[in-house]
Amino acid sequence: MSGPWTQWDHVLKVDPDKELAGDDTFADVCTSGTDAIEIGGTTGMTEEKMERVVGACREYDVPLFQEPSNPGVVIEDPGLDGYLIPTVFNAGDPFWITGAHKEWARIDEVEWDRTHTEAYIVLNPDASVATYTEANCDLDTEEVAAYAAVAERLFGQEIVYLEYSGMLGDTETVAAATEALDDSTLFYGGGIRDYESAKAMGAVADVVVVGDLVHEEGVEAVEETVRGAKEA
Ligand SMILES: CC(C)=CCC/C(C)=C/CC/C(C)=C/CC/C(C)=C/COP(=O)(O)OP(=O)(O)O
Ligand SMILES: O=P(O)(O)OC[C@@H](O)CO
Ligand SMILES: [Mg+2]
Repeated sequence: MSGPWTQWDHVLKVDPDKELAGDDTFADVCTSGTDAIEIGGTTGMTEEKMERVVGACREYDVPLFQEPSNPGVVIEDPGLDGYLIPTVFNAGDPFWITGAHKEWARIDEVEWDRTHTEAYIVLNPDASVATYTEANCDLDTEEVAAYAAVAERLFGQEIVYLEYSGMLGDTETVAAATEALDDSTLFYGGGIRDYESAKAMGAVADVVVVGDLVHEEGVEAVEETVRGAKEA
């Protein structure tokens, strides 16, 4: 279970449905110092929008992973380093646990060698990913840690992803999930806006994921979060 993410501290998630901020370019995004770029979002995804971001980033050294939110937007592009495929462990609708995956294997020739697993635990009930998947976000720290252990031990998930998209999460919960894991890598995402929040979450998670900040504030703000995650 070892992938390049075991060496990462910081991931930038670029949403193909959102614009870059100010005068930022994809060159700025790719040279921000982040360890990898994940391309994905919940709503408004199309193959064309995915292609646009991969096309703009492929000439840079930063690893590029697609994170599809449904089977219809997976693109085949040699510029990609691989696919990170979510499974939402606390989804209310089993489509987001195995149904979408079954459909994907049915309609596509999946490149299994380049496909990796991400066990999502969605914790902000107001995020679109929570409504989309009908997630049960009413979980205490022990339950989140138990989901993390199950994801690693019973389901062999390479990455466990605590998804607080849009809000800053609880550091004790994140720490408990990290402690529940031996081999899997704990990603934390949600509400990281500056050096301090990146450092605080970087201290309890293996990898911090920064999303909306790049679209709302821009690459300079993201660079502060890279510094925070690296110094944690
Ligand atoms: C099997 C395949 C190929 C796909 C299915 C994959 C699954 C289960 C997707 C479920 C939804 C999910 C976990 C999407 C990942 C991307 C994500 C969480 C983006 C951030 O979401 P928000 O911040 O809530 O959304 P917006 O920023 O788009 O509003
Ligand atoms: O947009 P933010 O709140 O930074 O969240 C990052 C990421 O976890 C979203 O999938
Ligand atoms: Mg978002």
